[in-house]
Amino acid sequence: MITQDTPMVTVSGLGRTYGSAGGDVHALQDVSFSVERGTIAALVGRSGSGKTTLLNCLGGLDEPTSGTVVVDGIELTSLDERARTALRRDRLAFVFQTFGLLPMLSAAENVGLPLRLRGAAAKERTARVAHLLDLVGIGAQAAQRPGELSGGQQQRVAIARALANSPRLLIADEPTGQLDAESGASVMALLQSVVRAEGMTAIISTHDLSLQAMADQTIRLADGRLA
Ligand SMILES: Nc1ncnc2c1ncn2[C@@H]1O[C@H](COP(=O)(O)OP(=O)(O)OP(=O)(O)O)[C@@H](O)[C@H]1O
Repeated sequence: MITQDTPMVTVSGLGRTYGSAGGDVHALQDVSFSVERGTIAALVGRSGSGKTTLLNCLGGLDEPTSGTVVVDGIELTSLDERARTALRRDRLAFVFQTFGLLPMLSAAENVGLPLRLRGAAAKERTARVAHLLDLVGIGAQAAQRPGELSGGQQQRVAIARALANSPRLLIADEPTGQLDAESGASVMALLQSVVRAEGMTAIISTHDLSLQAMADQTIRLADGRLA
């Protein structure tokens, strides 16, 4: 039975090996940890230490070679692709370094896209989008396209979009990697405040020391292993 005490994420003995021309690459080896509900975990490690691979395995975007990943009481490795897609849509949200916004859509349309895909009524969509844009502080830029926004503003739109379907778990891969120090800090502060306000759980990979300071837990990887 899932209770408030069940961790949001439990990773056990996780391994991911990629075959490559130069031989096998052990991107992750025997990684185990858990993340409690309502907390923020910072994922840190040098370039190539396995952070993206780990986040992709957590989000069901990549399949582990060994071990298990349990998200919100559901073991991902036991699901078929269709069930994994449903889990991603209903419970998870992703934020990437490169924002991933659709260039031809306005900020508001980008944020409304997950609601549209879920079949939400137009009235509900409009209200939720306005709320989310205000929440991330870009209500005034609702009609602008990504190309007309700064990097920090684009990441705010991406965060608002990630929150659209009220996910349980937010997975962010270096969300401030493309931003200057000042906008990076403000995006991190925003992420922290929305995750706390919505009672979500977040796992955020970062090189940013200030995020590590504000996280409840730090998961440190070195050469694919927990350090
Ligand atoms: N699809 C793939 N095929 C082969 N090797 C891969 C693949 N994806 C990742 N790797 C290798 O796995 C290791 C871990 O990569 P990963 O991208 O997870 O690291 P990272 O910590 O996210 O790095 P960065 O901070 O630079 O993004 C690296 O050695 C990488 O070259």
